[in-house]
Amino acid sequence: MSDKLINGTETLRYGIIGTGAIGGYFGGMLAKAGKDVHFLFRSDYDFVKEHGLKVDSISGDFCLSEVHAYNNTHSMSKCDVVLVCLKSTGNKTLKHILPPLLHENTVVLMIQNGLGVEEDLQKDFPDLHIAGGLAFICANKTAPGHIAHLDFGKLNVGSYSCPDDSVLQQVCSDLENAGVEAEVLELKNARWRKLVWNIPFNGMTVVMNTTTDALIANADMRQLLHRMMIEVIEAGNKSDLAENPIPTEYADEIMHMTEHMTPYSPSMKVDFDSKRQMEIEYLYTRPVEYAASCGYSMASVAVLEKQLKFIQSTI
Ligand SMILES: NC(=O)C1=CN([C@@H]2O[C@H](COP(=O)(O)OP(=O)(O)OC[C@H]3O[C@@H](n4cnc5c(N)ncnc54)[C@H](OP(=O)(O)O)[C@@H]3O)[C@@H](O)[C@H]2O)C=CC1
Ligand SMILES: CC(C)(CO)C(=O)C(=O)O
Repeated sequence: MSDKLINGTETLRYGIIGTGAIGGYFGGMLAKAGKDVHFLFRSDYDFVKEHGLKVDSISGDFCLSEVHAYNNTHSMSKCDVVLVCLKSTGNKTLKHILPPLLHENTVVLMIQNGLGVEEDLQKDFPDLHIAGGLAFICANKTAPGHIAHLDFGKLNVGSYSCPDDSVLQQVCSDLENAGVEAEVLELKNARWRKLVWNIPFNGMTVVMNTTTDALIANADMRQLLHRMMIEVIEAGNKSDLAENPIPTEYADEIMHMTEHMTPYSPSMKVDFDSKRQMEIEYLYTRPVEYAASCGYSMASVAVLEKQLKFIQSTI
């Protein structure tokens, strides 16, 4: 693989596009472990240049005082692996952000929740090697250059249009060496499984204006959350996962995991509280539309989608 890499060694050069909760944590862990990591910042650029990047983590706090920080990709070098860690509401900007970072074999890893982000990026970059990443983590950006890692921390990755898994295997090995659990999985299955958590909890914490622990403690809410989980599982199985279906018991597993998780405001609730755009398109609209095109109606999820769209129109 070395001849494909930027610097002709087995060392991957990483570009982090969007250094918030996800980019700051996973990029920060890689940089702390001595990997070659280059971070794109927006509002935090000046602060991080002066003060560095701080991560308060359940597995140990750290501060990176020397960060390869940039405020535009034209000043960055080409990268072997680009971790896209923007909110998917900003994906239209990738058309302009990515080109300076790309060489022939660059892998762009979309670490975002939802369905369809790789498909849309491929339309703008037909020859690009694209992969997806699903982050099982509770993290927030709490202040400029300051990330709080509250729970979990695994990254699942899977190929969308990479010629093989070799670069993804090396990414996982770099992450594991950096203290992050990581695994290469089949992407469609991993994306639908992640939606089993995100669809009920992201939207319901916004609509009910609450946190995960309060929802799960209420019998009516719990029943509704469970119904949506089953709907997501059935939608995935009907549309994409016939050969490797998600068992319905996965809903109980996810409910159990959430019971033992720190009380949490998902990133969509944080966006709502901060009056920012919510990731409704890829988290709700695409799965509902896609399932419908395969003959399955996500009836209760479609109601939640409409509620979220209404709420978005009022903020
Ligand atoms: N937070 C979490 O625990 C989890 C998040 N996810 C998913 O991961 C993805 C990323 O979420 P998260 O990290 O929470 O989001 P954040 O909002 O914390 O981070 C996104 C970052 O991207 C930056 N950004 C946006 N546009 C640009 C731009 N044009 N140029 C440079 N930087 C830019 C923002 O800058 P600025 O700081 O200036 O706003 C921000 O720092 C989402 O799809 C989310 O659903 C998945 C699992 C868990
Ligand atoms: C399910 C959870 C909270 C932790 O795995 C998460 O990954 C998310 O907020 O998207």
